[in-house]
Amino acid sequence: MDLQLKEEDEHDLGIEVVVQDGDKQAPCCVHGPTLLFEKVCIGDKKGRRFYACSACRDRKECAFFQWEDDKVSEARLLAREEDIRSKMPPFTHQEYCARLRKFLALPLGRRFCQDCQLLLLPGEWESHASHKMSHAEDLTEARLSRPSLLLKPLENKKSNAQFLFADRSCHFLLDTIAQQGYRKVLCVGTPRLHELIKLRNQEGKGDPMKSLLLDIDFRYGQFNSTEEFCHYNMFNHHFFGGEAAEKVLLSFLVEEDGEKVIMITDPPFGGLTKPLAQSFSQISDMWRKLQTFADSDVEIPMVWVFPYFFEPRILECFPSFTMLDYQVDYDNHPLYKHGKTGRKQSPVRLFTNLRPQDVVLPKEEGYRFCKVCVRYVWSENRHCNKCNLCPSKDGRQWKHCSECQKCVKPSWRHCQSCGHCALPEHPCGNSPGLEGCFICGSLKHKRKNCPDKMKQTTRNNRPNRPKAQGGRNTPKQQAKKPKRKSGAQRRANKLKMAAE
Ligand SMILES: C[S@@+](CC[C@H](N)C(=O)[O-])C[C@H]1O[C@@H](n2cnc3c(N)ncnc32)[C@H](O)[C@@H]1O
Ligand SMILES: [Zn+2]
Ligand SMILES: [Zn+2]
Ligand SMILES: [Zn+2]
Ligand SMILES: [Zn+2]
Ligand SMILES: [Zn+2]
Ligand SMILES: [Zn+2]
Repeated sequence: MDLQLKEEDEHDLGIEVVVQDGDKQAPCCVHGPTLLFEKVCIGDKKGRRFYACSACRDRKECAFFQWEDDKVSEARLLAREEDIRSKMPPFTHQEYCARLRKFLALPLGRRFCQDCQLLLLPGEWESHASHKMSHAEDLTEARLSRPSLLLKPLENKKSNAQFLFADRSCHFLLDTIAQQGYRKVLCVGTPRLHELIKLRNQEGKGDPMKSLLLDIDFRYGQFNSTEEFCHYNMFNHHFFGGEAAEKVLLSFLVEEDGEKVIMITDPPFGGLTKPLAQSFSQISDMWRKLQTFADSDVEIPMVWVFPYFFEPRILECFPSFTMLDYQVDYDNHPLYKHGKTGRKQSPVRLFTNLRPQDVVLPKEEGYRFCKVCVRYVWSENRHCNKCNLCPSKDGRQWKHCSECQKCVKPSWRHCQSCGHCALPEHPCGNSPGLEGCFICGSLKHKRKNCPDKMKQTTRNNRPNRPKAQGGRNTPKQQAKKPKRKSGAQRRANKLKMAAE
């Protein structure tokens, strides 16, 4: 089974994020302004709304919760502020930079505490004596220029599985950007690409490039100057360093002497597409305002790395984007790394507003140019003369169904009673099942086809989520979840479908 993450996850969850109109101030957690969510209830047109953390999918990581209509007491506000203060990183970015200078000047004995993920100064050795330590031989200049190899990838599955690019995907991205003449790379959640750019400069390969990393992982502040890194939350466009940090981004976005800017982002896959797109649009607006001749709808050149089944969601937010066939490989992903035994197909793709024909996908990895589609495609993605396109999304060879008049996944069969193609063992007859519609309760249709859903235009649908990364629940004590199939039952169904 190579594709474990499934698009069938759509409509699975009862919580949706509400795109805020106007500038109503959301309360803040330690991760900046929270997002407004709505619990969808059966038979209930308007579910109750609540604020929860923008960055953390798991309440164990950030427990912030507030009903929209809650009156919050002064005492609770103070306690909240205190909580935020107590969870701040141990050092400011400036302090980290001063520490790094001292660290590099140490005559003898460099130490890095693996438990605290901190470069230590001699006066601190004693208080970390019982911790696991890396010593001088592991902390050479070369090693320190690859912090993504030194730091332990964050592994909290739900919000921040920190999957790092495999070398060949990272080099492919960098070569593509360089070849297209970009000289400034805004790395949003791509620490490994950022460090590769810095290395390339150090080695004097090609024209120098600038890179600015925006990431929520503050540990990277230890290895980067204030011009190279901002502590940033991409789900609410929040700069933890305040206005000064925002100015760093602003001045980075200025294109002087023909230094073209491009933004590359690889958000956590459990992330909500709409808030991400909102933040990226804000970055794009900042960039556009700095352009002297730009018209009002020109966007910052961007590559958004995300699984293929998010395509409809991303295109909804960025209609000018194209999904490319390139399969992104990761070093530390258990399923999608390129192993010795051959490549497991990765579901992760590039979504971009660059011209698809300009992104040359490597022939030696099995990509070819389709003259009709005017883009590079995966070898198994055969051009269909009836659809007049290369139809495959998941890397398998799709086949044309003359009744549906489109290409479908190889495992699907045309079902006469449903009137369209589906898996052979699909629940037949388009029956809404015993539970009926999740929005209005009707037994005549599923939530997907609910007429009420169409009316709710301000509401963002929950994006498809990889099952392993789960979903957000309202706190058990505070909100009763609508009755659904058991998690185990749903997971079993999905895994079954994923295997097809
Ligand atoms: C899937 S990893 C991508 C790493 C990338 N493939 C690389 O090798 O450079 C997601 C990255 O986004 C960062 N991240 C996670 N949540 C974030 C948030 N709310 N705001 C900003 N960055 C975030 C993580 O720290 C991590 O670096
Ligand atoms: Zn939070
Ligand atoms: Zn320690
Ligand atoms: Zn084609
Ligand atoms: Zn076709
Ligand atoms: Zn069919
Ligand atoms: Zn059927």
